[in-house]
Amino acid sequence: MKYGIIGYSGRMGQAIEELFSEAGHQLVYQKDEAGEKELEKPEVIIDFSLKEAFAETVKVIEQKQVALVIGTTGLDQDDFAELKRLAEEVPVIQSFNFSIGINILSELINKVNQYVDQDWDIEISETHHRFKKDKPSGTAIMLGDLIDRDELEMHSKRLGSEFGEHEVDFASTGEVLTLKHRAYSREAFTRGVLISAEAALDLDAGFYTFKDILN
Ligand SMILES: NC(=O)C1=CN([C@@H]2O[C@H](COP(=O)(O)OP(=O)(O)OC[C@H]3O[C@@H](n4cnc5c(N)ncnc54)[C@H](O)[C@@H]3O)[C@@H](O)[C@H]2O)C=CC1
Ligand SMILES: O=C(O)C1=N[C@H](C(=O)O)C[C@H](O)C1
Repeated sequence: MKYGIIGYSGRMGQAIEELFSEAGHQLVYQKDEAGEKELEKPEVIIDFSLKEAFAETVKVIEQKQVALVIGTTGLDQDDFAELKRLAEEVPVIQSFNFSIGINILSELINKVNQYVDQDWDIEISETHHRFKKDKPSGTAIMLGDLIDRDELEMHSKRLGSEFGEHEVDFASTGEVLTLKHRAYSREAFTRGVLISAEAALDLDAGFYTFKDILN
């Protein structure tokens, strides 16, 4: 597969290039703050840049008309409307967390919702590396959206080189249930990105989440 990376020089961009190279795929397009370089038209573009780069990503996909796999967080409802507009023309696969484990955890939250009533306390905590620009994480926001509460306590830590830990605590006056996921390598995410990019080649235009690809 001939692919491109927007956010090429970043932590995720570099990790994606490493795994995709091992898988035998060819990097033909790259873009970051320093500029862009294209050897030939990619079949799919992967975006792990920043919220402030999103408008440029939209322009690139509009121009190249290729599939987009996007993991960039900090996106708002207007950004999602743009992704849905792009998805009228090309496949768009979006996830705030491409790890298998978080997708399992989100399924478990759906199960917990059936038993936990308003008498339970629910709090979400996330820990990431000191360089992460957005807070709380996109994953924490996504997990919170799965829980039927108007307001949820969110806690964020920015420590060292933590790759990403998420914990959801459900507590009544008699017990506590903790769901926790910890990434100890960016491979937790890049493997899901690889699955998604390879799947994108066979998809019709449309908007997909990583959960859609896994199912
Ligand atoms: N969905 C998921 O599974 C995961 C999502 N992420 C998200 O991916 C994003 C990137 O994370 P990191 O790689 O750690 O960040 P980073 O700060 O290491 O890299 C950001 C990249 O974006 C580039 N960039 C900035 N402005 C740009 C512009 N205007 N045009 C093109 N490129 C531009 C930078 O040059 C850099 O290459 C963040 O939003 C993070 O939350 C990170 C890990 C997993
Ligand atoms: O910035 C990161 O590193 C990560 N960001 C994503 C998020 O904001 O949820 C996903 C993962 O936790 C790593």
